[in-house]
This record gives sequence, structure tokens and C-alpha cells, in this order.
Amino acid sequence: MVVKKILVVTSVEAEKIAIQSALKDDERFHIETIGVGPMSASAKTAEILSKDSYDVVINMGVGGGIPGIATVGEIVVASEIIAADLGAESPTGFKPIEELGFGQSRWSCDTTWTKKIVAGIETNTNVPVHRGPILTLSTVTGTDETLVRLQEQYKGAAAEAMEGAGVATAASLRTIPCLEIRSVSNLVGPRDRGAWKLNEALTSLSKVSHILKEVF
Ligand SMILES: O=C(O)c1cccc(C(=O)CC[C@H]2O[C@@H](n3cnc4c(=O)[nH]cnc43)[C@H](O)[C@@H]2O)c1
Repeated sequence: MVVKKILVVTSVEAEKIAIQSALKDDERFHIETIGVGPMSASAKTAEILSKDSYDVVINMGVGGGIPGIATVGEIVVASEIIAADLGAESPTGFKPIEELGFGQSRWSCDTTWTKKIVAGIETNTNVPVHRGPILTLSTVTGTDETLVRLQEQYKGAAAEAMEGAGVATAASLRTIPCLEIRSVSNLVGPRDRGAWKLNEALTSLSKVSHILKEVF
């Protein structure tokens, strides 16, 4: 597939600036901010996609790493994007939206592209990289209890963030493939906002953005 136009969406301006510095000399990339959380992400991505045509949408930004899998400064490339809190609680556990018969909570990310991105990062940077499911949540996880529940529910999940499933929803309505790449700013678990390493994560994000020019 010839990729002529790529939409990269981030939550906030700092993420956009980190990525733009790496991609500014490649006109195929268009970078926009879409706000924090799945609702804003979905609505704003849908609006952008209604105005121009794109071959692929990539949600990039900082995220929480699942302990034991991905740590601060490392990169996670989504194999799958999962709306982790979309469903219903029940006395026997969480039921995803598919089980309720109302829609979709999982979007697969193109294997060829994601493996090429991982290989490119491994070959050309010193930034450790993982490929695995990335969870989307409306609420940032802030307790060990929630972390353990998510780890049991979504075995192998590598990171969590707040926008991927919203972006994937908007992209899939136009049958445009969607990818998600997160740079880990903090570990998922008990809330410790002071421990978030935003600068470190933004530096890694900028480093790995260069790879996208080779992959597409
Ligand atoms: O101070 C807080 O506890 C807090 C609550 C909600 C949002 C924030 C933000 O700073 C925005 C989060 C922003 O960054 C992504 N992100 C980064 N780490 C995580 C995480 O561990 N879990 C979920 N999202 C995370 C997220 O995608 C947002 O765009 C702070």
C-alpha cells in the first residue's frame, strides 16, 4: 500500500511539538491535537477525517506502563487497542461490550506496520520498545486494586492511556487503519503524579517519531 497522507493525533501541544520536531521535513505527516480522553479524541478525530482523506491514523503520546512489561522512557507500539472500561460490571466480573451485544471494544493494529515500527526503533535508536495491547480508560488508574484487575482482565496489556479507542472508533467508521504509539511517562498503579517523567517520555517520543518516515 502506498501511504501518501498520515494523520498523527496527540492529546496535548507538548506531545505535538515533540513529534513535529522529528517529522517537520516530511509533508505526508499532518499532526493535530485532539484533547484528553476518549470522547474528545473521537469527536475531534472524526472532525479532522471529515475534512481531508488520510491513509492511516496514528495516536501518539505519553502513557502509563504496565509494571513488569514497560517502564518510564520506553515505547509501546499497540498490537491492539482496547476500550478497557467499555462494558458492564457484574457479580461474576466485567463483561465487555461485545458480550452485551452493543458494539466494539477492540481494534487490531496492522501487524506488518507495527512490527516494522518496532524493528525500526530497535535498529535505529537506544529506546527500548514493546509491542502489545494498549488499554484506553476514561479514568487514569490510581490504585493497585484497579491495576491487578486490569492485568487479570487483559493479560499481556503493556500500557494504558486515555485516547486510543476514541481515535480507533473515528478511524474505523471511515475504514482507515489506526495505530497507537505511547511513550511511558509513569507506571500504572497507585497515583503519584509527582513521579511522572514527562520530559523523559517526550524525548523518547521525539526519537522514535523519526522512524515513521522510514516505515511509511
Ligand atoms: O493528575 C492526574 O491524576 C491526572 C488525571 C487525569 C489526566 C491526567 C493527565 O495528565 C492527562 C493524561 C494524559 O496522558 C496520558 N497518560 C499518561 N499516563 C497515563 C496513565 O497512567 N493512564 C492513563 N493515561 C495516561 C493520557 O493518554 C492523557 O492524554 C492527570
